[in-house]
Amino acid sequence: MISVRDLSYAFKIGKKEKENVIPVLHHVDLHVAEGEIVAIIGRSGSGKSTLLNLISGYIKSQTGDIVINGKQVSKLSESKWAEFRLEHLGFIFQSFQLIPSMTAYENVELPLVLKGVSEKDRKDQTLRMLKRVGLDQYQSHYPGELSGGQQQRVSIARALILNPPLILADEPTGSLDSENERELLNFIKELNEKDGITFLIITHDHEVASIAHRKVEIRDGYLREGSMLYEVQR
Ligand SMILES: Nc1ncnc2c1ncn2[C@@H]1O[C@H](COP(=O)(O)OP(=O)(O)OP(=O)(O)O)[C@@H](O)[C@H]1O
Repeated sequence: MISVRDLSYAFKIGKKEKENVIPVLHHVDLHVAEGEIVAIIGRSGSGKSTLLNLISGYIKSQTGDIVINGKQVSKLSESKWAEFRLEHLGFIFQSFQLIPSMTAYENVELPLVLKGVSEKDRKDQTLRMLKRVGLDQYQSHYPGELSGGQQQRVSIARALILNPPLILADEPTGSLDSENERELLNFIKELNEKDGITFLIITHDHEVASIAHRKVEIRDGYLREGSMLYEVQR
């Protein structure tokens, strides 16, 4: 499902002549099989979000390969990446990333609009999805009129609306209380077990990591799984 090979990344900051290079990831290899839930753990600043941003194409590395669903994505242009994301990836963020000026309905409908789905089909699918996440009564509410748990459910509905086989989540329970967290984790497990959706989840939280089939840790820019260090000796 995801195959990352020999991926390194460094941020460059400052002006060209005085450029500072901050190495963040070193020769990362990560393989996520279809149907897995994999948690990425690691201290603050260890490079977890950077890895997810590379896998989602929001930042690009000059080195290494990323293959998702059999497609070599590392060298895609911006517009091809946008198409690829729409088709293959769903995203869930700690801060929900909903559009505040759009209702719950419009937020969930948006990917269908971007994909050019007809209005009638959009309506059927959006209402079905809002029902699935238990928010059919709240379709006209704006994000600011919903609780954190409800906002996260809208964002999940939006992530699921195009049936992506893979969901990337960055601290998905970070803004939720323990009851909403439990609910979300049960939903993730259900989506994984019943619908076969693969999840790659960044987390600090033991509860979240506990639903993962596998945990990988980023430490000092290297990816470790269990006690094994994936650093290639060069
Ligand atoms: N746009 C940027 N420009 C320069 N340096 C950056 C940038 N984004 C992140 N970094 C640096 O890269 C390193 C890794 O950051 P990253 O956000 O990937 O860590 P993280 O493990 O996700 O942290 P957290 O758990 O706190 O979210 C940090 O040292 C950070 O300061």
